[in-house]
Formats: sequence, C-alpha cells, structure tokens
Amino acid sequence: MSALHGATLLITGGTGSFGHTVLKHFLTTDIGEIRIFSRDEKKQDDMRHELQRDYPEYYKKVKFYIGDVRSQQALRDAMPGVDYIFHAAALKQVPSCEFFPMEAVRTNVEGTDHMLHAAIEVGVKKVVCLSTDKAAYPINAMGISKAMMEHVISANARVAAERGDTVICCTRYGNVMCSRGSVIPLFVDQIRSGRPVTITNPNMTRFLMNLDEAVDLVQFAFEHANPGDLFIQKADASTIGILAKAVQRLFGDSGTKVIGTRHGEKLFETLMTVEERARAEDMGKYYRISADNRDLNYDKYFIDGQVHQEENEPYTSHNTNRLDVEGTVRKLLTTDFVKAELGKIENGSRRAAGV
Ligand SMILES: O=c1ccn([C@@H]2O[C@H](COP(=O)(O)OP(=O)(O)O[C@H]3O[C@H](CO)[C@H](O)[C@H](O)[C@H]3O)[C@@H](O)[C@H]2O)c(=O)[nH]1
Repeated sequence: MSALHGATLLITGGTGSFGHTVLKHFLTTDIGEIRIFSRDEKKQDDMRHELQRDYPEYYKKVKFYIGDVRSQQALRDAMPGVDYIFHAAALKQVPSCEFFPMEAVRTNVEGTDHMLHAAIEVGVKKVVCLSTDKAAYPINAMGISKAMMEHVISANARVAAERGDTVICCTRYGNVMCSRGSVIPLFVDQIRSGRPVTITNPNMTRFLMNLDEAVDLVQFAFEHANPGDLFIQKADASTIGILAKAVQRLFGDSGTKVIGTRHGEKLFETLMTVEERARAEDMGKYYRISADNRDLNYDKYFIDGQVHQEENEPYTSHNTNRLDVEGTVRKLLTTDFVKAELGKIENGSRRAAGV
C-alpha cells in the first residue's frame, strides 16, 4: 500500500503547470483527496471543468480552495485533515520580480513561512517545497527571495523535527520546459505568427527538465526526505541558441533576433553551490544535500571539528552535460506541450489535404 493510500494532499499554487501534472500523476491512484489552493478563481473553474471532462470517475476527489499564501488564515482554513503538502505557490518570473521585489518577498518568503506554520500547527506529516536554481548564488530578486525561502524552510524544518511531527524538505529545479510563461511556448508562438524568435543571448545556458521529471523529483523527495533535506535532479542543459534551433527544427524557421539579456538574468544557472556539492550525497539520478543540524552552540563543534571534502566547482548549466540540437529536439519531444502543438500542425495539414 502506498503512503498516499486514502491520504489528503494539498498543492499550493495548484492550478499552475506543476499542479496540473501532479494531478494527472496522483488522481487515478488510491489517494483520498487532493486540495488545490490558489488565488485565481477562473483558473480553478477551468481546471474543474477539465477534470469533469477528462476524469469523470475521479474529479470528486479534488477540492478547490481560493486563497493566497500571503494570508495565514486562508492557509489555516485549507489545512485541517491534510496529510501532505506540495508547496508550488510562487512568484517565479525573473523580470517581474526585479521590478516588484517586495511582492516576491511577500509570496515566496512570507507565504512559505505562513504555510509551514499552518502545517506544523495541524501536524501535517510531510511538506515538499519547490525552489529554483536561481536561489543558488542568487543575483536577482526572484532568486534572492527563493534563497531566503530555502532558509525559512531549513529553520522551520529544524523546529518541526524537534517536535517530531512534520518532515519538511525542499527540491531545487532547473528550468521547467514549456511551463506557463516560459520561453519555449513563446518561441512556438513567434514562429506560428511568422515573427523571428527573440533570443536574449545565444550563449546563455539553462538546465532543461520536463514537467514529468519535475513531479518525479518531488515524489523522490517525498519518499526519501529527512527533515531539512534539499533534493536536486541531475539534469542536462543547452544554450539558448541551440534551444531556438531545436524549436525551429520542429516548428519552422521564421528567423532570429537577438534582444539582449533581460533584467536580473544570469549567463548560466547553478543547481548546487561549491559548498553544497562538498556535502552532497549522490543518489543516482538525484543529489541529497542534508540539513546542517548543528544548533547555535558552536563551541561543542569546534572541539570535534568539521572535515569536509574539497570541491572546487559548483554544479552549473555550463559544466553539466550539454545537449546539441539533436539532443535538444529529443528532449523537447518528451514534453506534452510540444507533442500537442505538433499534433495541431499535423491535424491542420490533414484537414487542408481533405484527409
Ligand atoms: O524572449 C526570450 C525570453 C527568454 N529567453 C531566454 O530563454 C531562457 C529561459 O527563459 P524563461 O523566461 O523561460 O526562464 P527563466 O530562465 O527566466 O526562468 C523562469 O522560468 C522558468 C520556467 O521554467 C522558471 O519558472 C524560473 O523559476 C523562472 O525564473 C533564458 O535564458 C532567457 O534569457 C530568450 O532567449 N528569449
């Protein structure tokens, strides 16, 4: 019997790309109930209709809660009876957080703290939080807010572990391909309308994960977490120039235009800092970075000393396995979005040919 048998799972930010994929993964299992917590009633209504259409036997397992993680009361109201939480609610776009940094603080830092307090209060068994590579050596407001979020998670995980009820852990993602508002749907849209694809910097690299891998990472964390652990998936990367070529190979070539780096962007991303890498545990497809469980009384540790293995390099989208155009095309073809968009083209040409 799985841990989810009859259990209630709460997904914050549940109407986003991640929430949709998690629902598909778990809805048809023996899970008891899935609660979607999010701000936008229209997105919830769309999701409700989609579920009624696609999962007529299961949709009643899903309950919708309107609320913002900035409101502790809204979280408290959604919490009774919850066994597990996947915390995906976030402001995640780099440029918009750059212009409105306090909004990122309110949602990503305070919102996470509110959620964890509410979870600890009612004795939720396990919480898996979603962070981003932009939190490692952060340079932009979004990354800095997510880095603070990770520290809020560690601190709450320590408190919860002392009480012995709630296991709190974190996962750190690379770019999730085709998620809402990301570059691949934009490129496809630009090609469709005959405009050149806009490239910020062709040499910029990003880790590439698909949504299923994102859910697998959360599931792995869910199954293996000790309090305060941070989990990372080993991931391939590509340059944006190669990514654009791969999208053009699949959808057509309407030309390219270099627009320059946007506010707050990095040339490459870091999934694991040098310091984290030195203490990371290699678990095959994943790394686990355990929490530093020392308390504030450092004197006792100075006596024992701390010997760490030396690592010189962080784990980045520049030094991980880099995909070429063919490899990137293969990776793109693993996403539902690209498959569905290619399907639309195929159906369109069949209709035009009268087949
Ligand atoms: O018109 C554009 C827009 C973006 N890019 C480039 O494409 C890459 C990906 O851009 P996205 O906007 O898709 O993603 P970001 O790297 O900015 O990351 C954001 O989108 C991710 C989606 O996977 C995560 O949500 C992440 O947390 C969030 O900051 C970047 O190198 C960016 O410079 C272009 O070349 N042209």
